[in-house]
Amino acid sequence: MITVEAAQDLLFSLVSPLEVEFVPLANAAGRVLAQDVVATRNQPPFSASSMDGYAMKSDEVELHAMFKVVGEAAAGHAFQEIVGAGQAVRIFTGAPVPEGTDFVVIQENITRRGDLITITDEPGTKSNIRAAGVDFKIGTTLESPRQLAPQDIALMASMNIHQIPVTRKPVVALISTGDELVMPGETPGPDQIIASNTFGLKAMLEGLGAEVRVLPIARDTEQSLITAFGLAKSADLIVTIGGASVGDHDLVGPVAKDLGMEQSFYKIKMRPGKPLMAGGLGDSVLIGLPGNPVSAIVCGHVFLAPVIRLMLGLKDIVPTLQTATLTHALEANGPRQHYMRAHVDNGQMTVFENQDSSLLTVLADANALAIRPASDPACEDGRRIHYLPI
Ligand SMILES: Nc1nc2c(c(=O)[nH]1)N[C@H]1C(S)=C(S)[C@@H](COP(=O)(O)OP(=O)(O)OC[C@H]3O[C@@H](n4cnc5c(N)ncnc54)[C@H](O)[C@@H]3O)O[C@H]1N2
Ligand code: MOO
Repeated sequence: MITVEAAQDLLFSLVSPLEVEFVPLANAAGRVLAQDVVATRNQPPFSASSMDGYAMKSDEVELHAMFKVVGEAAAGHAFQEIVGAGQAVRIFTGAPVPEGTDFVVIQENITRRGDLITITDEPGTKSNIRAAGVDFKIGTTLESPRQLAPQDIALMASMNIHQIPVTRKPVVALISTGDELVMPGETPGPDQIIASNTFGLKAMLEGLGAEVRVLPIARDTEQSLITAFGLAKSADLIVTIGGASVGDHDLVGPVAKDLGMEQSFYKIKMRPGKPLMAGGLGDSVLIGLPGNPVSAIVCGHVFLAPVIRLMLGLKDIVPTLQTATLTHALEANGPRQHYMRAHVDNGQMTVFENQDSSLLTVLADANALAIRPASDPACEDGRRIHYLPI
């Protein structure tokens, strides 16, 4: 058995970032920017007023000074003439600042009679003008790679970039295996259960930016698995769930090998997740997850999520671990690195009593996987423990 880190390295070496495609700006949220985008305009393209008021020359601005209003500048409607001495222009937020002016006195500080205005309150020293290009200039770059947040979309819109280079979405085929499984909504027989982790993994993968195809459940026969692998052929990543262990009905490994899988590893020093398997299968990467629901989802966090990030061309694919203080003692760990379901609140960690890998209720209560190194001795409360937030 190899360590989690060794398994991650072997797995990541099978994966490369996918190719670039262009999508309309309106569909780019959440996608990964694959190439830097560069502004070809300045924002604002002109000096603009940041307030509603009157534009004038700064060296004429003082309490009680009077001006003649010679015109108006509104957003989208510049004042076209040059403003002379003793003159002011009525101006609104977002309007270009007229030539000959460099100061806007807000209207609250002005008294107006007809075309005459007087500064009747202290105007202060702030010009209330946004310089041309203060937000971004021609050449300003939004750097890749980055998962595009709403504010990135707004920035690219402002730059007038409307076709966005993004990494193609990884296509993931999810194959659940087992005669005992039915889909949610179906009526299970007395010896059947509902395929659950399949849908937890689908949610996780879609949240990461993958396109997920849930294939029909493969039954515990070679033929059924061969059919499922056939349906999965065009996927970038094929994920099987279950049938990975050593029982007579655990057929994923042997069938995948018959179909040409070049196995990178099988079995790792991880709890839960021991029977994890990975390899190359045709043009796809195959990851065989253990069937126990918690095992599959924990392996999803530790292996699938980084693989998707790598395919998307992101950096820092393995999340940085955090630390919290244990609120109680813990027994010594066994020979496998243990990802224990735990809850962290305000830096204080409680590790749940029952760590059976079938318990989705316990996993649903957890917001952290406390990581115990292999053969970690018993520890007292107050110890700092690494964890992976989930
Ligand atoms: N003799 C040994 N037995 C087992 C070992 C071992 O080393 N020696 N390892 C155990 C460990 S650890 C794990 S983990 C499991 C993994 O088994 P499989 O990957 O072969 O999974 P299955 O047997 O198919 O299923 C296990 C369990 O999970 C349920 N399951 C499967 N798929 C789903 C699904 N999509 N949704 C919900 N539940 C699912 C299945 O019904 C079983 O209850 O092997 C141990 N055995
Ligand atoms: O490794 Mo199994 O995944 O402990 O339950």
